[in-house]
Order: sequence, then structure tokens, then C-alpha cells
Amino acid sequence: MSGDAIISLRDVGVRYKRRGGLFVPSRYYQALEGITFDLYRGETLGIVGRNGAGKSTLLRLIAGIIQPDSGQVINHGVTVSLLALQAGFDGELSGIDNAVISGMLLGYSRYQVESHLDEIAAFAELGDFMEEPVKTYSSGMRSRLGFAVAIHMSPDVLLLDEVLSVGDQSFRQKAEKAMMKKICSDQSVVFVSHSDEQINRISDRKICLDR
Ligand SMILES: Nc1ncnc2c1ncn2[C@@H]1O[C@H](COP(=O)(O)OP(=O)(O)OP(=O)(O)O)[C@@H](O)[C@H]1O
Repeated sequence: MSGDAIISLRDVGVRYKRRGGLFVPSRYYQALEGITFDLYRGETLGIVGRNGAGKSTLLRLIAGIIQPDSGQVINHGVTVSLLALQAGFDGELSGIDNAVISGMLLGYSRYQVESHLDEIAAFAELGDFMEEPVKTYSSGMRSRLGFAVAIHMSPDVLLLDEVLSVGDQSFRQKAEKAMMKKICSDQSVVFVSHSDEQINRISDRKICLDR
């Protein structure tokens, strides 16, 4: 792969502490070990692996949300955003307010997000629901809103944790099409999917976590 490495992982390991019980001592669980690769500007990297293989942990490392217990994660000066289905919206606030807050958490000003609100609302296909509290949304509606915010904002690196499987088939096709636009841009995308077929179709390169 040619071009600039924008994030480098070197022999990275992460372990989690697992609590014991009354008579069982706590143990450490090695979730990732010896991970080395570079992410390049403009590439789309797919991550596959079975449940519990460490895919979300890897995204959280790249996002800088957690630090490795061994090895190094080097960010060469890029902005990174992680979109995960579990990522919290405030249920009491409207879709509009949550979109603004999410965009601001991705590093944009309120004005910048507000200037994209119409496109975000149209993409998410939420109509008047944008003014309703998010607690009234189905999980598919929440995911569509999260995806719409992330895809309309442009961090250097967009991390997507299984968000391409959201919504009905027509929304999935639209989400993939929007992803393909990103793929043709300077933006790098790292995405986790359980679908090998989707990874092979969309990504330039894939990493298989196998344990
Ligand atoms: N905060 C945590 N504390 C303890 N163990 C954790 C924690 N987060 C993850 N783990 C464990 O680390 C392993 C990797 O978890 P991770 O969520 O990264 O896997 P994954 O590949 O994304 O899984 P899935 O496909 O089910 O989403 C799992 O065994 C999980 O139980």
C-alpha cells in the first residue's frame, strides 16, 4: 500500500480485567495481542472476526478511547470519529438536538452541524420525527440518525461499528452508496461487519481477527 500512514499500530495488546466472585480471584483477559498495521489516507479497511474477537476493542483503540496495555497506537495528526450503534443519544432530546450534539462530539461547531441538518434529516428519512424525543424512536430509526450524522460530517477517519447492517434493505443500499462516495474521497473508513461478502465488496483491504 502506498501513500501516507495516518494511524500506526505496533505490536498492540489490550487486556481487560474480569472480576472474580466471592471465592474466585479476578483474572485478566487478553482481548487483543500483537496487532501491527498501518491505516493509510483514503483507504477503506474492513475488519472481520467472530463474536468476541476484539473488533470493537480495535476500533476503540484507533479512536483513542482506550489505550493499549502493550505496544503503541500512533495517530499522525488526524481527526477520528467512531460511530457505534450503542453510541448514546439522549432519549429525552429531539432528533435535531441529538444530531447537533453528535456532530459537536465529532468536533464540529454547532453552526457547521446546523447547516447540514436538512441533509441529515432527509438522509435519515425521519421526517417530522426529527422534532420528537429520541426515546420514541425504534432502534432502526436511531441507527439511521446516527449514520446520517456521521456520513454528513467528515473526520479524516470514520470508524463504523456494524452500522452498515441497520435499517431496511433500501436504507442499507443508500448507506452503502454514501459509503462508496467516502471511499472515493480522501477520507479513510474502517468498518466492522459480520458480512464477509460486504467487506469484500466495499473494502480495499481487510483485517481478520482470529482467536
Ligand atoms: N470493558 C470490558 N471489560 C471486560 N471485558 C471486555 C470489555 N470489553 C470487551 N471485553 C471482552 O473482550 C473481548 C472482545 O470484545 P469486543 O467487544 O472487542 O469483541 P467484538 O469482536 O467486537 O465482538 P462482537 O462481534 O460480539 O461485537 C470479549 O471477550 C469481551 O467480552
